[in-house]
Amino acid sequence: MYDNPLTKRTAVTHEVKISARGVNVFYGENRAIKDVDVDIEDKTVTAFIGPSGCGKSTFLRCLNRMNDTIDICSVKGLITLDGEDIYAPSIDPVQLRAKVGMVFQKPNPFPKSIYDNVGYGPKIHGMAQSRADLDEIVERALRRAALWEEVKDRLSSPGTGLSGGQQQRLCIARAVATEPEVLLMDEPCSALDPIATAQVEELIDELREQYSVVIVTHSMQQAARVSQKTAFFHLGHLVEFGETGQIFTNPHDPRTESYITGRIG
Ligand SMILES: Nc1ncnc2c1ncn2[C@@H]1O[C@H](COP(=O)(O)OP(=O)(O)OP(=O)(O)O)[C@@H](O)[C@H]1O
Repeated sequence: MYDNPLTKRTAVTHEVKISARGVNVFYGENRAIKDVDVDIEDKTVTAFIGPSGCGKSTFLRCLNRMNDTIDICSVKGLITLDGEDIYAPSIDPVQLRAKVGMVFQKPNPFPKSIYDNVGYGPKIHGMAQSRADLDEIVERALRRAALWEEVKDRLSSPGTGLSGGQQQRLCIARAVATEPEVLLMDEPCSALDPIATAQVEELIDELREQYSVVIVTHSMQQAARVSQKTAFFHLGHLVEFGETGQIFTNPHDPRTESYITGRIG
């Protein structure tokens, strides 16, 4: 149905990075996520797909406690990062979010220079002892986000002056600058044109060499192109999770099949 040469090339099992067991998420009385169990692997791109409102973003936000910022939202169950409960009282959500970085749908650079957009996180997390250290961190992050060559001569210009695709790569540079272990991406290409989308997708494929990447996408073609594992959500349930190639060519659940063939969604 969807051809994915990446999947065929890399059907390899990596260590589990994030594990969820019996996760339920409530907005007030409304249960948006229902008894989700999943293991997300290191050095793998995992795509979350499913119809609008099925809970993809809600579940993604559980993985770095972003739902803590929504008053009516409560998360039940167990989520671990490298075996450690991320909701334990000893965990500082700010430190957690440096380890589990996030890139949003709409590029959201700070109203600061390109340099400061990337350098701010490492600075507040005490990762640089000197300006030279920070320069190095900023350059490395911009290179990793495939943006360095385009911005190296204008690091003091505002980040908001870049094109949409460049802004999104700047946000990726900002997220990788704090040396995260996991990168969460909530529809990172939905505001981008096809060329910028292709650049970001290529970047996602490179990032997986180092990180565990989880991407929410509305585009099944994108999921097939960039991911090795796919999770299909429907009405708050994780209906099916497996190798991307299997999900798209041989889904086991009729609801998955209906979705990928366009009958629901
Ligand atoms: N801040 C919120 N307050 C109350 N309910 C919410 C909130 N955010 C999401 N919901 C509800 O939770 C359910 C899941 O929404 P969520 O945004 O996670 O789905 P989604 O699959 O990411 O959707 P989409 O693809 O449209 O972005 C929906 O019923 C939605 O209305």
